[in-house]
Amino acid sequence: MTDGMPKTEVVAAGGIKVTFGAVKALDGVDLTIHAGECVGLVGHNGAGKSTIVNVINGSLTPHAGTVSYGGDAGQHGISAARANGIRCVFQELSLCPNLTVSENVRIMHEDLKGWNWRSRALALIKAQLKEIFPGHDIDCDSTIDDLSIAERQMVEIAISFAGIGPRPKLVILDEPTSSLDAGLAAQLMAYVRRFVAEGGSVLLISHILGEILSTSDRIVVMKDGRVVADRVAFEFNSRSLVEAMGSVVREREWQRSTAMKAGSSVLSMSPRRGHGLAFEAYRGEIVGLAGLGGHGQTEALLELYLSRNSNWWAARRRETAFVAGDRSLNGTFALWSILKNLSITSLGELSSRGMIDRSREDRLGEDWKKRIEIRTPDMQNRILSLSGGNQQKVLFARALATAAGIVLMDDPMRGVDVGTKQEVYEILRTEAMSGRTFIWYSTEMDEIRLCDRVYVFREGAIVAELVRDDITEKNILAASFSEEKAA
Ligand SMILES: Nc1ncnc2c1ncn2[C@@H]1O[C@H](COP(=O)(O)OP(=O)(O)OP(=O)(O)O)[C@@H](O)[C@H]1O
Repeated sequence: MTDGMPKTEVVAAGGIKVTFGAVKALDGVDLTIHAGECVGLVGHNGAGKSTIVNVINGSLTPHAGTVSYGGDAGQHGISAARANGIRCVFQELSLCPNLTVSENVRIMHEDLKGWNWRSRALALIKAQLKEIFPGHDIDCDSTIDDLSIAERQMVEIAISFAGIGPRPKLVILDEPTSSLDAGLAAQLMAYVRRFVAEGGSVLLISHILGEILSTSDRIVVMKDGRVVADRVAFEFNSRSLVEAMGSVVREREWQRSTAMKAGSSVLSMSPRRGHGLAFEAYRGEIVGLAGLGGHGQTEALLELYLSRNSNWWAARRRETAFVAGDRSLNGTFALWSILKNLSITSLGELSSRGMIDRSREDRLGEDWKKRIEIRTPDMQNRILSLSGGNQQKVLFARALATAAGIVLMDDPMRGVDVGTKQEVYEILRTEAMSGRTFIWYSTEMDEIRLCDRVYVFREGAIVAELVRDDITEKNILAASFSEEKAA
Protein backbone atom coordinates (compact mmCIF):
# COMPACT_ATOMS: atom_id res chain seq x y z
CA MET A 1 0.00 0.00 0.00
CA THR A 2 1.32 3.45 -0.90
CA ASP A 3 2.19 5.61 2.12
CA GLY A 4 0.55 9.01 2.32
CA MET A 5 -2.45 8.06 0.14
CA PRO A 6 -5.88 8.34 1.78
CA LYS A 7 -7.04 4.89 2.88
CA THR A 8 -10.34 3.58 1.55
CA GLU A 9 -12.07 1.40 4.11
CA VAL A 10 -13.42 -1.86 2.67
CA VAL A 11 -14.68 -3.39 5.90
CA ALA A 12 -14.54 -2.36 9.55
CA ALA A 13 -15.56 -4.55 12.45
CA GLY A 14 -15.72 -2.89 15.88
CA GLY A 15 -16.17 -4.35 19.37
CA ILE A 16 -17.26 -7.74 18.03
CA LYS A 17 -18.34 -10.31 20.61
CA VAL A 18 -19.42 -13.87 19.82
CA THR A 19 -20.01 -16.67 22.31
CA PHE A 20 -20.74 -20.37 21.75
CA GLY A 21 -22.19 -21.66 25.01
CA ALA A 22 -19.45 -21.20 27.60
CA VAL A 23 -16.80 -20.33 24.98
CA LYS A 24 -16.05 -16.66 24.33
CA ALA A 25 -14.93 -17.04 20.71
CA LEU A 26 -14.60 -13.25 20.19
CA ASP A 27 -14.30 -10.83 23.07
CA GLY A 28 -14.38 -7.31 21.64
CA VAL A 29 -12.47 -7.59 18.36
CA ASP A 30 -11.69 -4.54 16.18
CA LEU A 31 -10.48 -5.19 12.64
CA THR A 32 -10.40 -2.77 9.71
CA ILE A 33 -9.22 -3.63 6.19
CA HIS A 34 -8.43 -0.99 3.57
CA ALA A 35 -8.24 -1.15 -0.21
CA GLY A 36 -4.81 -2.09 -1.52
CA GLU A 37 -3.53 -3.96 1.52
CA CYS A 38 -2.91 -7.55 2.46
CA VAL A 39 -3.62 -8.07 6.15
CA GLY A 40 -2.12 -11.20 7.70
CA LEU A 41 -4.16 -12.72 10.53
CA VAL A 42 -2.44 -15.18 12.86
CA GLY A 43 -3.20 -16.82 16.21
CA HIS A 44 -3.23 -20.16 17.98
CA ASN A 45 -5.85 -22.82 17.14
CA GLY A 46 -9.14 -21.60 18.54
CA ALA A 47 -8.01 -17.95 18.83
CA GLY A 48 -11.10 -16.80 16.90
CA LYS A 49 -9.77 -16.22 13.36
CA SER A 50 -12.45 -18.19 11.49
CA THR A 51 -15.14 -16.68 13.72
CA ILE A 52 -14.18 -13.08 12.85
CA VAL A 53 -14.07 -14.15 9.18
CA ASN A 54 -17.63 -15.46 9.50
CA VAL A 55 -18.72 -12.15 11.02
CA ILE A 56 -17.06 -10.14 8.22
CA ASN A 57 -18.50 -12.32 5.45
CA GLY A 58 -21.96 -11.93 6.97
CA SER A 59 -22.63 -15.58 7.79
CA LEU A 60 -22.53 -15.01 11.56
CA THR A 61 -24.35 -12.25 13.42
CA PRO A 62 -22.28 -11.08 16.40
CA HIS A 63 -23.78 -10.83 19.87
CA ALA A 64 -22.29 -7.33 20.18
CA GLY A 65 -20.41 -4.90 17.95
CA THR A 66 -20.79 -3.38 14.48
CA VAL A 67 -19.71 -4.27 10.97
CA SER A 68 -19.60 -1.71 8.17
CA TYR A 69 -18.87 -2.24 4.49
CA GLY A 70 -17.35 0.75 2.68
CA GLY A 71 -18.22 2.95 5.68
CA ASP A 72 -21.91 1.95 5.70
CA ALA A 73 -22.91 0.25 8.97
CA GLY A 74 -26.57 -0.10 8.00
CA GLN A 75 -26.32 -3.52 6.37
CA HIS A 76 -25.03 -6.93 7.42
CA GLY A 77 -25.43 -10.47 6.18
CA ILE A 78 -24.16 -12.71 3.40
CA SER A 79 -25.88 -10.75 0.61
CA ALA A 80 -24.63 -7.39 1.94
CA ALA A 81 -21.07 -8.69 2.16
CA ARG A 82 -21.25 -10.14 -1.33
CA ALA A 83 -22.79 -6.95 -2.75
CA ASN A 84 -19.84 -5.07 -1.27
CA GLY A 85 -17.35 -7.26 -3.10
CA ILE A 86 -16.34 -9.55 -0.23
CA ARG A 87 -15.46 -13.15 -1.07
CA CYS A 88 -14.21 -15.92 1.14
CA VAL A 89 -12.22 -19.10 0.66
CA PHE A 90 -13.09 -21.23 3.67
CA GLN A 91 -10.75 -23.46 5.64
CA GLU A 92 -13.13 -26.40 5.19
CA LEU A 93 -13.53 -26.27 1.44
CA SER A 94 -17.09 -25.59 0.42
CA LEU A 95 -17.45 -26.61 -3.23
CA CYS A 96 -20.32 -28.94 -4.15
CA PRO A 97 -18.58 -32.31 -4.60
CA ASN A 98 -21.10 -33.82 -7.05
CA LEU A 99 -21.00 -30.88 -9.48
CA THR A 100 -18.38 -30.03 -12.09
CA VAL A 101 -15.90 -27.18 -11.76
CA SER A 102 -17.93 -24.94 -14.10
CA GLU A 103 -21.20 -25.74 -12.29
CA ASN A 104 -19.55 -24.64 -9.06
CA VAL A 105 -18.49 -21.42 -10.79
CA ARG A 106 -22.12 -20.85 -11.71
CA ILE A 107 -23.24 -21.26 -8.07
CA MET A 108 -20.81 -18.58 -6.89
CA HIS A 109 -21.48 -16.22 -9.80
CA GLU A 110 -25.21 -15.71 -10.19
CA ASP A 111 -24.71 -13.37 -13.14
CA LEU A 112 -23.55 -16.31 -15.25
CA LYS A 113 -26.93 -17.14 -16.70
CA GLY A 114 -28.73 -17.54 -19.99
CA TRP A 115 -27.64 -19.24 -23.14
CA ASN A 116 -24.13 -20.63 -23.19
CA TRP A 117 -23.44 -20.06 -19.48
CA ARG A 118 -21.48 -23.31 -19.28
CA SER A 119 -18.85 -22.31 -21.80
CA ARG A 120 -18.59 -18.81 -20.29
CA ALA A 121 -18.12 -20.34 -16.82
CA LEU A 122 -15.49 -22.68 -18.22
CA ALA A 123 -13.63 -19.83 -19.94
CA LEU A 124 -13.75 -17.73 -16.75
CA ILE A 125 -12.34 -20.41 -14.45
CA LYS A 126 -9.72 -21.54 -16.96
CA ALA A 127 -8.42 -17.98 -17.33
CA GLN A 128 -8.37 -17.38 -13.57
CA LEU A 129 -6.64 -20.67 -12.78
CA LYS A 130 -4.03 -19.88 -15.42
CA GLU A 131 -3.47 -16.43 -13.97
CA ILE A 132 -2.96 -17.67 -10.39
CA PHE A 133 -1.42 -21.10 -10.99
CA PRO A 134 0.29 -20.99 -14.41
CA GLY A 135 1.15 -24.48 -15.66
CA HIS A 136 -1.54 -26.25 -13.59
CA ASP A 137 -3.15 -29.33 -15.16
CA ILE A 138 -6.65 -29.31 -13.65
CA ASP A 139 -9.32 -30.62 -16.00
CA CYS A 140 -12.13 -28.07 -15.56
CA ASP A 141 -14.72 -30.54 -16.92
CA SER A 142 -14.13 -32.80 -13.90
CA THR A 143 -16.53 -33.32 -11.05
CA ILE A 144 -15.12 -31.87 -7.80
CA ASP A 145 -15.16 -35.34 -6.21
CA ASP A 146 -12.58 -36.46 -8.79
CA LEU A 147 -10.10 -33.72 -7.86
CA SER A 148 -7.39 -34.02 -5.21
CA ILE A 149 -7.67 -31.86 -2.10
CA ALA A 150 -4.99 -29.49 -3.49
CA GLU A 151 -6.86 -29.15 -6.80
CA ARG A 152 -10.10 -28.42 -4.95
CA GLN A 153 -8.32 -25.74 -2.96
CA MET A 154 -6.93 -24.21 -6.18
CA VAL A 155 -10.37 -24.20 -7.84
CA GLU A 156 -12.02 -22.58 -4.82
CA ILE A 157 -9.35 -19.87 -4.70
CA ALA A 158 -9.69 -19.18 -8.43
CA ILE A 159 -13.51 -18.99 -8.21
CA SER A 160 -13.22 -16.41 -5.42
CA PHE A 161 -10.83 -14.15 -7.30
CA ALA A 162 -12.70 -14.44 -10.61
CA GLY A 163 -14.86 -11.47 -11.47
CA ILE A 164 -17.68 -10.98 -13.90
CA GLY A 165 -18.01 -7.25 -14.16
CA PRO A 166 -16.41 -5.66 -11.06
CA ARG A 167 -13.62 -7.65 -9.46
CA PRO A 168 -13.93 -8.58 -5.79
CA LYS A 169 -12.79 -5.88 -3.37
CA LEU A 170 -11.71 -8.15 -0.52
CA VAL A 171 -10.83 -11.83 -0.74
CA ILE A 172 -10.52 -13.63 2.59
CA LEU A 173 -8.18 -16.61 2.38
CA ASP A 174 -8.52 -18.90 5.44
CA GLU A 175 -5.44 -21.15 5.35
CA PRO A 176 -5.33 -21.20 1.56
CA THR A 177 -2.04 -23.08 1.24
CA SER A 178 -2.71 -25.85 3.79
CA SER A 179 -2.92 -28.47 1.03
CA LEU A 180 -0.69 -26.81 -1.56
CA ASP A 181 2.95 -27.71 -2.07
CA ALA A 182 5.63 -25.02 -1.83
CA GLY A 183 5.57 -24.21 -5.57
CA LEU A 184 1.79 -23.67 -5.72
CA ALA A 185 1.86 -21.72 -2.46
CA ALA A 186 4.51 -19.38 -3.91
CA GLN A 187 2.40 -18.86 -7.06
CA LEU A 188 -0.59 -17.92 -4.91
CA MET A 189 1.39 -15.51 -2.73
CA ALA A 190 2.80 -13.81 -5.85
CA TYR A 191 -0.74 -13.44 -7.19
CA VAL A 192 -1.94 -11.96 -3.88
CA ARG A 193 0.76 -9.28 -4.18
CA ARG A 194 -0.33 -8.50 -7.77
CA PHE A 195 -4.01 -8.32 -6.73
CA VAL A 196 -3.18 -5.96 -3.87
CA ALA A 197 -0.94 -3.79 -6.07
CA GLU A 198 -3.95 -3.30 -8.35
CA GLY A 199 -6.05 -2.00 -5.43
CA GLY A 200 -7.70 -5.19 -4.16
CA SER A 201 -7.42 -6.31 -0.57
CA VAL A 202 -6.76 -9.68 0.98
CA LEU A 203 -7.18 -11.02 4.51
CA LEU A 204 -4.68 -13.86 4.72
CA ILE A 205 -4.95 -16.40 7.54
CA SER A 206 -2.15 -18.90 7.83
CA HIS A 207 -0.12 -20.89 10.32
CA ILE A 208 2.85 -20.74 7.94
CA LEU A 209 4.49 -17.64 9.35
CA GLY A 210 6.96 -17.30 6.46
CA GLU A 211 4.18 -16.60 3.98
CA ILE A 212 2.44 -14.21 6.39
CA LEU A 213 5.66 -12.24 6.88
CA SER A 214 6.58 -12.14 3.19
CA THR A 215 3.12 -11.34 1.79
CA SER A 216 1.34 -9.10 4.31
CA ASP A 217 1.49 -5.30 4.60
CA ARG A 218 0.06 -5.43 8.12
CA ILE A 219 -0.23 -8.28 10.61
CA VAL A 220 -2.97 -8.74 13.19
CA VAL A 221 -2.37 -11.25 16.00
CA MET A 222 -5.27 -12.83 17.89
CA LYS A 223 -5.18 -14.67 21.18
CA ASP A 224 -8.13 -16.13 23.11
CA GLY A 225 -10.74 -14.14 21.19
CA ARG A 226 -8.94 -10.78 21.31
CA VAL A 227 -6.60 -8.80 19.06
CA VAL A 228 -3.28 -8.57 20.91
CA ALA A 229 -1.19 -6.89 18.19
CA ASP A 230 -1.91 -4.95 14.97
CA ARG A 231 1.21 -3.54 13.34
CA VAL A 232 2.94 -3.11 9.97
CA ALA A 233 4.48 -6.39 8.87
CA PHE A 234 8.12 -5.26 8.86
CA GLU A 235 7.94 -4.73 12.63
CA PHE A 236 7.60 -8.50 13.11
CA ASN A 237 9.87 -11.48 12.58
CA SER A 238 9.09 -15.18 13.11
CA ARG A 239 10.17 -15.11 16.73
CA SER A 240 8.20 -12.00 17.71
CA LEU A 241 5.12 -13.34 15.91
CA VAL A 242 5.27 -16.67 17.75
CA GLU A 243 5.75 -14.82 21.03
CA ALA A 244 2.84 -12.45 20.30
CA MET A 245 0.65 -15.53 19.76
CA GLY A 246 1.57 -16.69 23.25
CA SER A 247 3.88 -19.56 22.29
CA VAL A 248 7.47 -20.14 23.24
CA VAL A 249 10.15 -20.39 20.56
CA ARG A 250 12.08 -23.64 21.05
CA GLU A 251 15.77 -23.59 20.25
CA ARG A 252 16.26 -27.28 20.98
CA GLU A 253 18.55 -29.17 18.65
CA TRP A 254 16.63 -31.68 16.52
CA GLN A 255 18.10 -35.14 16.98
CA ARG A 256 17.88 -37.47 14.05
CA SER A 257 17.62 -41.22 14.56
CA THR A 258 20.88 -43.11 14.84
CA ALA A 259 19.19 -46.44 14.22
CA MET A 260 18.48 -45.96 10.55
CA LYS A 261 18.21 -49.03 8.37
CA ALA A 262 18.93 -51.26 11.36
CA GLY A 263 17.70 -54.87 11.14
CA SER A 264 15.07 -55.82 8.62
CA SER A 265 12.54 -53.36 7.33
CA VAL A 266 9.14 -53.11 9.04
CA LEU A 267 7.42 -51.83 5.92
CA SER A 268 8.29 -52.16 2.26
CA MET A 269 6.85 -51.64 -1.19
CA SER A 270 8.28 -52.52 -4.59
CA PRO A 271 8.89 -49.74 -7.11
CA ARG A 272 5.65 -47.97 -7.94
CA ARG A 273 4.44 -47.80 -11.54
CA GLY A 274 7.09 -50.41 -12.38
CA HIS A 275 10.02 -47.98 -12.19
CA GLY A 276 11.95 -45.86 -9.73
CA LEU A 277 13.05 -46.94 -6.27
CA ALA A 278 11.51 -49.39 -3.83
CA PHE A 279 10.23 -48.10 -0.47
CA GLU A 280 11.52 -49.39 2.84
CA ALA A 281 11.11 -48.21 6.42
CA TYR A 282 12.90 -49.42 9.53
CA ARG A 283 12.04 -49.50 13.21
CA GLY A 284 12.46 -46.13 14.92
CA GLU A 285 12.72 -44.08 11.72
CA ILE A 286 10.82 -41.01 10.60
CA VAL A 287 10.55 -41.39 6.84
CA GLY A 288 9.35 -38.39 4.84
CA LEU A 289 7.44 -38.49 1.54
CA ALA A 290 8.25 -35.39 -0.48
CA GLY A 291 7.87 -34.02 -3.99
CA LEU A 292 5.26 -31.86 -5.66
CA GLY A 293 1.75 -32.34 -4.25
CA GLY A 294 -0.39 -34.99 -5.92
CA HIS A 295 2.49 -37.07 -7.29
CA GLY A 296 1.42 -40.30 -5.62
CA GLN A 297 2.33 -39.74 -1.96
CA THR A 298 -1.21 -40.16 -0.57
CA GLU A 299 -1.82 -43.19 -2.81
CA ALA A 300 1.44 -44.75 -1.59
CA LEU A 301 0.36 -44.25 2.04
CA LEU A 302 -2.97 -45.91 1.31
CA GLU A 303 -1.25 -48.83 -0.45
CA LEU A 304 1.08 -49.27 2.51
CA TYR A 305 -1.87 -49.16 4.91
CA LEU A 306 -3.87 -51.70 2.91
CA SER A 307 -0.87 -53.99 2.55
CA ARG A 308 -0.62 -54.06 6.37
CA ASN A 309 -4.34 -54.64 6.86
CA SER A 310 -5.02 -57.01 3.99
CA ASN A 311 -6.81 -59.60 6.12
CA TRP A 312 -8.98 -59.70 9.22
CA TRP A 313 -6.22 -60.94 11.49
CA ALA A 314 -3.74 -58.25 10.44
CA ALA A 315 -6.37 -55.54 10.85
CA ARG A 316 -7.32 -56.87 14.28
CA ARG A 317 -3.76 -56.62 15.53
CA ARG A 318 -3.89 -52.90 14.74
CA GLU A 319 -0.19 -52.56 14.09
CA THR A 320 -0.63 -49.63 11.75
CA ALA A 321 -2.39 -46.33 12.39
CA PHE A 322 -3.31 -43.73 9.77
CA VAL A 323 -3.79 -39.96 10.09
CA ALA A 324 -6.05 -38.90 7.23
CA GLY A 325 -5.20 -35.75 5.29
CA ASP A 326 -8.71 -34.69 4.31
CA ARG A 327 -10.30 -34.48 7.74
CA SER A 328 -13.83 -33.57 6.70
CA LEU A 329 -13.96 -36.30 4.01
CA ASN A 330 -12.36 -39.23 5.78
CA GLY A 331 -11.06 -38.10 9.15
CA THR A 332 -13.73 -36.95 11.57
CA PHE A 333 -17.02 -38.62 12.59
CA ALA A 334 -19.02 -35.42 12.39
CA LEU A 335 -21.86 -36.48 14.69
CA TRP A 336 -19.65 -37.89 17.43
CA SER A 337 -18.07 -36.24 20.47
CA ILE A 338 -14.43 -35.18 20.59
CA LEU A 339 -13.68 -38.06 22.98
CA LYS A 340 -15.32 -40.71 20.78
CA ASN A 341 -13.43 -39.41 17.76
CA LEU A 342 -10.19 -39.76 19.71
CA SER A 343 -10.76 -43.14 21.36
CA ILE A 344 -12.26 -45.04 18.40
CA THR A 345 -8.99 -46.74 17.45
CA SER A 346 -8.01 -47.52 21.05
CA LEU A 347 -11.21 -49.29 22.12
CA GLY A 348 -9.42 -52.66 22.22
CA GLU A 349 -6.92 -51.39 24.79
CA LEU A 350 -9.65 -49.55 26.72
CA SER A 351 -11.91 -52.61 27.07
CA SER A 352 -12.01 -55.55 29.34
CA ARG A 353 -14.33 -58.53 28.82
CA GLY A 354 -15.84 -56.82 25.79
CA MET A 355 -16.90 -53.71 27.75
CA ILE A 356 -15.34 -50.27 27.32
CA ASP A 357 -13.94 -48.92 30.58
CA ARG A 358 -15.40 -45.38 30.53
CA SER A 359 -13.11 -43.98 33.18
CA ARG A 360 -10.03 -45.16 31.24
CA GLU A 361 -11.52 -43.63 28.11
CA ASP A 362 -12.03 -40.32 29.97
CA ARG A 363 -8.45 -40.42 31.25
CA LEU A 364 -7.16 -41.02 27.72
CA GLY A 365 -9.12 -37.97 26.54
CA GLU A 366 -7.91 -35.73 29.37
CA ASP A 367 -4.31 -36.88 28.88
CA TRP A 368 -4.28 -35.95 25.18
CA LYS A 369 -6.27 -32.76 25.79
CA LYS A 370 -3.40 -31.60 28.01
CA ARG A 371 -0.55 -33.00 25.92
CA ILE A 372 -1.44 -31.17 22.72
CA GLU A 373 -3.78 -28.53 24.11
CA ILE A 374 -7.10 -29.49 22.54
CA ARG A 375 -9.01 -26.28 23.29
CA THR A 376 -12.45 -27.27 24.55
CA PRO A 377 -14.28 -26.93 27.86
CA ASP A 378 -15.52 -30.53 27.58
CA MET A 379 -14.30 -33.56 25.60
CA GLN A 380 -17.95 -34.68 25.35
CA ASN A 381 -18.72 -31.72 23.05
CA ARG A 382 -19.28 -32.48 19.39
CA ILE A 383 -16.11 -32.62 17.26
CA LEU A 384 -17.46 -29.88 14.98
CA SER A 385 -17.54 -27.45 17.89
CA LEU A 386 -13.73 -27.40 17.67
CA SER A 387 -11.77 -25.02 15.46
CA GLY A 388 -10.21 -26.66 12.38
CA GLY A 389 -6.73 -26.96 13.88
CA ASN A 390 -8.10 -28.48 17.08
CA GLN A 391 -10.01 -31.09 15.05
CA GLN A 392 -6.73 -31.95 13.35
CA LYS A 393 -5.06 -32.41 16.75
CA VAL A 394 -7.76 -34.97 17.67
CA LEU A 395 -6.99 -37.00 14.52
CA PHE A 396 -3.34 -36.91 15.42
CA ALA A 397 -4.01 -37.98 19.01
CA ARG A 398 -6.25 -40.79 17.70
CA ALA A 399 -3.28 -42.34 15.89
CA LEU A 400 -0.67 -41.69 18.58
CA ALA A 401 -2.90 -43.00 21.38
CA THR A 402 -2.91 -46.48 19.81
CA ALA A 403 -0.22 -49.05 20.40
CA ALA A 404 0.47 -49.22 16.63
CA GLY A 405 4.16 -49.58 15.84
CA ILE A 406 3.77 -47.89 12.46
CA VAL A 407 2.00 -44.56 11.98
CA LEU A 408 1.22 -43.35 8.44
CA MET A 409 0.50 -39.61 8.23
CA ASP A 410 -1.04 -37.83 5.25
CA ASP A 411 -0.03 -34.18 5.73
CA PRO A 412 -1.23 -34.35 9.35
CA MET A 413 -0.36 -30.81 10.48
CA ARG A 414 -2.79 -29.00 8.17
CA GLY A 415 -4.04 -26.01 10.13
CA VAL A 416 -2.18 -26.81 13.35
CA ASP A 417 -0.64 -23.74 15.04
CA VAL A 418 3.12 -23.30 15.44
CA GLY A 419 3.13 -23.83 19.20
CA THR A 420 1.36 -27.18 18.94
CA LYS A 421 3.47 -28.24 15.97
CA GLN A 422 6.59 -27.89 18.11
CA GLU A 423 4.97 -30.12 20.78
CA VAL A 424 3.95 -32.68 18.18
CA TYR A 425 7.43 -32.78 16.59
CA GLU A 426 8.88 -33.58 19.99
CA ILE A 427 6.29 -36.30 20.60
CA LEU A 428 7.16 -37.80 17.19
CA ARG A 429 10.87 -37.84 17.94
CA THR A 430 10.40 -39.34 21.42
CA GLU A 431 8.06 -42.01 20.07
CA ALA A 432 10.46 -42.81 17.21
CA MET A 433 13.29 -43.19 19.70
CA SER A 434 11.19 -45.68 21.60
CA GLY A 435 10.85 -47.75 18.41
CA ARG A 436 7.82 -46.47 16.53
CA THR A 437 8.11 -45.85 12.81
CA PHE A 438 6.51 -42.81 11.18
CA ILE A 439 5.84 -42.39 7.48
CA TRP A 440 5.14 -38.71 6.99
CA TYR A 441 3.84 -37.03 3.86
CA SER A 442 4.10 -33.28 4.28
CA THR A 443 3.60 -30.34 1.95
CA GLU A 444 5.80 -28.23 4.25
CA MET A 445 9.52 -28.22 3.53
CA ASP A 446 10.32 -27.39 7.19
CA GLU A 447 8.68 -30.65 8.24
CA ILE A 448 10.35 -32.76 5.56
CA ARG A 449 13.69 -31.47 6.85
CA LEU A 450 12.90 -33.05 10.26
CA CYS A 451 12.79 -36.57 8.78
CA ASP A 452 15.61 -39.12 9.01
CA ARG A 453 15.20 -40.24 5.43
CA VAL A 454 13.10 -38.89 2.58
CA TYR A 455 11.66 -40.41 -0.57
CA VAL A 456 10.92 -37.91 -3.34
CA PHE A 457 7.92 -38.72 -5.55
CA ARG A 458 7.43 -37.74 -9.19
CA GLU A 459 4.55 -38.88 -11.40
CA GLY A 460 3.60 -41.62 -8.97
CA ALA A 461 7.07 -43.17 -8.65
CA ILE A 462 9.86 -42.72 -6.11
CA VAL A 463 12.67 -40.95 -7.95
CA ALA A 464 15.14 -40.22 -5.16
CA GLU A 465 16.11 -41.17 -1.65
CA LEU A 466 17.75 -38.49 0.50
CA VAL A 467 19.38 -39.16 3.83
CA ARG A 468 20.07 -36.81 6.74
CA ASP A 469 22.16 -33.78 5.62
CA ASP A 470 21.19 -34.37 1.98
CA ILE A 471 17.59 -33.54 2.89
CA THR A 472 17.64 -29.99 1.56
CA GLU A 473 15.09 -27.93 -0.34
CA LYS A 474 17.50 -27.74 -3.29
CA ASN A 475 17.89 -31.53 -3.54
CA ILE A 476 14.17 -32.15 -3.12
CA LEU A 477 13.27 -29.63 -5.82
CA ALA A 478 15.96 -31.00 -8.15
CA ALA A 479 14.61 -34.53 -7.75
CA SER A 480 11.00 -33.34 -8.11
CA PHE A 481 11.63 -31.78 -11.48
CA SER A 482 14.45 -33.66 -13.13
CA GLU A 483 14.98 -37.20 -14.41
CA GLU A 484 18.36 -37.21 -12.69
CA LYS A 485 18.79 -38.02 -9.04
CA ALA A 486 19.74 -34.86 -7.15
CA ALA A 487 23.40 -34.44 -6.36
N1 LIG B 1 -20.10 -23.79 16.00
C1 LIG B 1 -19.39 -23.75 17.13
N2 LIG B 1 -19.87 -24.28 18.28
C2 LIG B 1 -19.16 -24.23 19.43
N3 LIG B 1 -17.94 -23.65 19.54
C3 LIG B 1 -17.42 -23.10 18.44
C4 LIG B 1 -18.10 -23.12 17.17
N4 LIG B 1 -17.33 -22.50 16.24
C5 LIG B 1 -16.21 -22.12 16.90
N5 LIG B 1 -16.27 -22.47 18.20
C6 LIG B 1 -15.24 -22.19 19.23
O1 LIG B 1 -14.85 -20.84 19.08
C7 LIG B 1 -13.45 -20.70 19.29
C8 LIG B 1 -12.82 -19.99 18.11
O2 LIG B 1 -12.85 -20.86 17.00
P1 LIG B 1 -12.27 -20.45 15.56
O3 LIG B 1 -12.70 -21.52 14.61
O4 LIG B 1 -12.66 -19.06 15.26
O5 LIG B 1 -10.70 -20.53 15.84
P2 LIG B 1 -9.48 -20.31 14.79
O6 LIG B 1 -8.62 -19.23 15.34
O7 LIG B 1 -10.03 -20.14 13.42
O8 LIG B 1 -8.72 -21.69 14.95
P3 LIG B 1 -7.91 -22.60 13.85
O9 LIG B 1 -6.54 -21.99 13.72
O10 LIG B 1 -7.82 -23.94 14.51
O11 LIG B 1 -8.71 -22.61 12.60
C9 LIG B 1 -12.92 -22.10 19.53
O12 LIG B 1 -12.80 -22.31 20.93
C10 LIG B 1 -13.98 -23.02 18.97
O13 LIG B 1 -13.99 -24.25 19.67
